[in-house]
Amino acid sequence: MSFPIVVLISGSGSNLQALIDQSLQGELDINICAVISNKADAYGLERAKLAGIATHALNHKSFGSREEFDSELQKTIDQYQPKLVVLAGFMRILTETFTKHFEGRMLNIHPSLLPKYKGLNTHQRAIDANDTKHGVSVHFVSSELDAGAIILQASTSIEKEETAETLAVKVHALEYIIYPLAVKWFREDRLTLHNGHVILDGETLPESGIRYQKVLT
Ligand SMILES: Nc1nc2c(c(=O)[nH]1)N[C@@H](CN(C=O)c1ccc(C(=O)N[C@@H](CCC(=O)O)C(=O)O)cc1)CN2
Ligand SMILES: NCC(=O)N[C@@H]1O[C@H](COP(=O)([O-])[O-])[C@@H](O)[C@H]1O
Repeated sequence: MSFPIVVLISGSGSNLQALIDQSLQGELDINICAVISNKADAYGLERAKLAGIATHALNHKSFGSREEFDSELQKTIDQYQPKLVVLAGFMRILTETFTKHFEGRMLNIHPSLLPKYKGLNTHQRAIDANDTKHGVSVHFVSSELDAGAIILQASTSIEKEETAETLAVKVHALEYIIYPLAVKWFREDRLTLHNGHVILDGETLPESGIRYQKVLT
């Protein structure tokens, strides 16, 4: 049975590409119906076109307010009737009306070990704080920014000579593993959001979700 998803992007779309690749390789039984970007020049739109996926560019600057943009974005998404909306480097804060509409069926990937470093520029902030560990979180999207229930986290070290660029490469490598894994769990109906808590295989996860280890499949 088809499992329609819509992916929202703003930039390169390497996480989108990871989902496309796993779908094409038969490792992820999803149907990416559309890719929507708030930036017309997002390279992720080219990735989608190459994969034969419908694309939409909705320039947020063309709308009078965040609410008007979100309303158009919601209409665009709803035409595909997705079972899941995946934010993959989507760089707009979404309104409460929008997040409530997709509550429990919208995921985000955030480049930090939440609740540390919500918002932007997470790699540099972790380096500037002299952290020795950093990572990535996959979470359900809530109206409060980067505060939705956490599903999966994966971590990496911050070395002495680390830069935001070298750290981003390490974090990306983890993203391409855990995001498709979370989408796979949702597709297999193993993952749900209940009263603000993540339920996986009937068990309530801890606040920090599951820490990804190599053994998880
Ligand atoms: N209501 C929510 N909206 C969004 C969430 C969320 O959890 N709740 N996740 C973000 C993704 N994100 C971090 O993971 C994030 C995206 C964008 C921003 C931000 O400050 N955006 C600015 C514009 C920044 C820019 O254009 O470079 C803005 O929207 O004014 C912070 C965090 C997606 N939305
Ligand atoms: N706050 C959201 C955020 O910063 N998300 C981050 O944007 C990058 C998108 O890369 P991609 O476009 O190559 O997938 C990813 O590293 C993702 O964690």
